[in-house]
Amino acid sequence: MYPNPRDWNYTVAPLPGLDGRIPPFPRGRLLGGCSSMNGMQYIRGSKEDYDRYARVSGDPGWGWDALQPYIRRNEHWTPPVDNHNQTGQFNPAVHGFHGINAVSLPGFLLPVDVMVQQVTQELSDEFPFNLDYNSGYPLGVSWTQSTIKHGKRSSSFTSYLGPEFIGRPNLHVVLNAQVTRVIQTSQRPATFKMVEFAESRNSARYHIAATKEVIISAGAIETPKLLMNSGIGDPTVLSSLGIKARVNLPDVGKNLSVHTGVSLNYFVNSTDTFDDIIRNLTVRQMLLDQWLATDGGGRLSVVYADHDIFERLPSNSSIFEVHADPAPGPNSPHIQSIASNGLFPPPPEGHFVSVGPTCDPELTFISHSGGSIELNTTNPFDNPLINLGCLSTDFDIAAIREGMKSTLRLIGAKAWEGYVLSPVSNITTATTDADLEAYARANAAPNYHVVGTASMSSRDANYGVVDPDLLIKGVKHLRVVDASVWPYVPSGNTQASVYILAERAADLIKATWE
Ligand SMILES: Cc1cc2nc3c(=O)[nH]c(=O)nc-3n(C[C@H](O)[C@H](O)[C@H](O)COP(=O)(O)OP(=O)(O)OC[C@H]3O[C@@H](n4cnc5c(N)ncnc54)[C@H](O)[C@@H]3O)c2cc1C
Repeated sequence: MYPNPRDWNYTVAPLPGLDGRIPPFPRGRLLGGCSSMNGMQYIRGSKEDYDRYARVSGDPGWGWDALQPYIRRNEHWTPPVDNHNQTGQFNPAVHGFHGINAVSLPGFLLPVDVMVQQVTQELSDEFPFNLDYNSGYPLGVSWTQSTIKHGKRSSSFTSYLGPEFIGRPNLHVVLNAQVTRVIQTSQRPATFKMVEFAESRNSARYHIAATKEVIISAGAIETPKLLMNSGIGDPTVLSSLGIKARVNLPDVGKNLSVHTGVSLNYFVNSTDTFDDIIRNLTVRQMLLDQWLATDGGGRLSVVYADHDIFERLPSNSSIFEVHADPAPGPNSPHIQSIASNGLFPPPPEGHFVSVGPTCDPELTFISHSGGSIELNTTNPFDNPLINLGCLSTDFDIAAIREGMKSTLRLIGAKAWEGYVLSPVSNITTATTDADLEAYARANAAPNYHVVGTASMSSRDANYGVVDPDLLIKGVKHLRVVDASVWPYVPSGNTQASVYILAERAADLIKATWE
């Protein structure tokens, strides 16, 4: 659904790792941000992801166990729209039932679900069933959990700005307003307690002074841009652009990390796929009517797949002879796959299943060569230079190649016989590593899970952008609360981790001022 006025409509820099291609890169420009237009998968990542955040930040409060109250406070486990018996499809012991943000299991069975479940039995060594990937131990095949309430999106807008909150007298939501800078209000200690904003490029600038503090939650692309436009970043770079350097933090905009995914597509012996919904207006209208008549039921109540598959590269993979394992621990995946009940967007004819790995990128904290956000111009209404760095390291390539091989093993299971007819591409188990790599470079795309551009590090570290309280280093009263502060991308889609981050941040902020 892009380009559109509710999207930032970015054009990313050509990606050398993807044969110089420029893939689409949507980002929500509306209340709720990307949570108002994302794929709704609710995946926290592994226990080890958070324990690494605790280690890197020097604050045990960012560890998995310490974060449990915040995880629960965010989550409102909700029955699936078809009200089926959920026993054996999730583990209630690891969920929150009284939080704000709705999470549910799929409420409509897709044809591919039967095959995926059969694979967990037929190839149980490689693809074991895992009752709940949100237990902190995601490896295996689990039913997907989504931020969906009764067939409708639950976003940070519908939840945290829901009817019971939006009317609060101390909350003002200003629409059609873009923050252009945060303004320094005192030199020593450096303090930024004023925000400048405007409706559009040429409209009047407004200023608001904070009595306590300013919190930036502009996301992993716009937060570093905003900081740099405010004079917070690498002084040499800022000066070369004519921006007065006010705070020396060279890591602003560095350390960008994003998952990269590729799909292997197959013609199937069925017309019961998503393909017709996308290309046939009549089918779409019928399903929409059904969705309306059943208050959120039917095929439109689910996302593109009902299972997530998390795997590690085998420990004897040759990549580990030359490369340290970038995962935070032995219980964390390198690869995430889904079996999607159709192709997005589908070719004009045919019905498909699309299975493919997303790989966790290799990351070296702060010095990662992968991605970055840089200023293109000093006009805050211009988009920044977005270097995503997909498939830029040996590990990235090894992971996506092994992920494709795992997909070939999965789709080769007997469970798919009679359903999967033939591959759309010429990728088979006989394909060489070089050809798998070539296919990945020609077809992979970033998966939108961007983090790291205002990374958290320990208080005494001379790198990073925010301290463990999420305050900008060397600055008073300026905080960042969004995906940009995670120093490593979690091993799963990122929205749940941002909710968890924000829940704890709320307590850190209150503790500062109470
Ligand atoms: C297409 C897509 C699919 C995705 N699918 C999934 C998924 O299925 N599951 C999952 O877990 N994650 C998914 N994600 C990722 C997830 O949505 C993000 O990681 C998460 O929303 C990040 O939250 P955030 O608050 O850091 O930033 P954002 O969601 O980007 O929110 C930032 C907000 O700030 C606003 N903003 C930016 N700059 C300014 C400014 N200067 N002034 C005023 N406002 C500003 C933006 O418009 C936006 O509303 C997806 C993302 C995309 C784009």
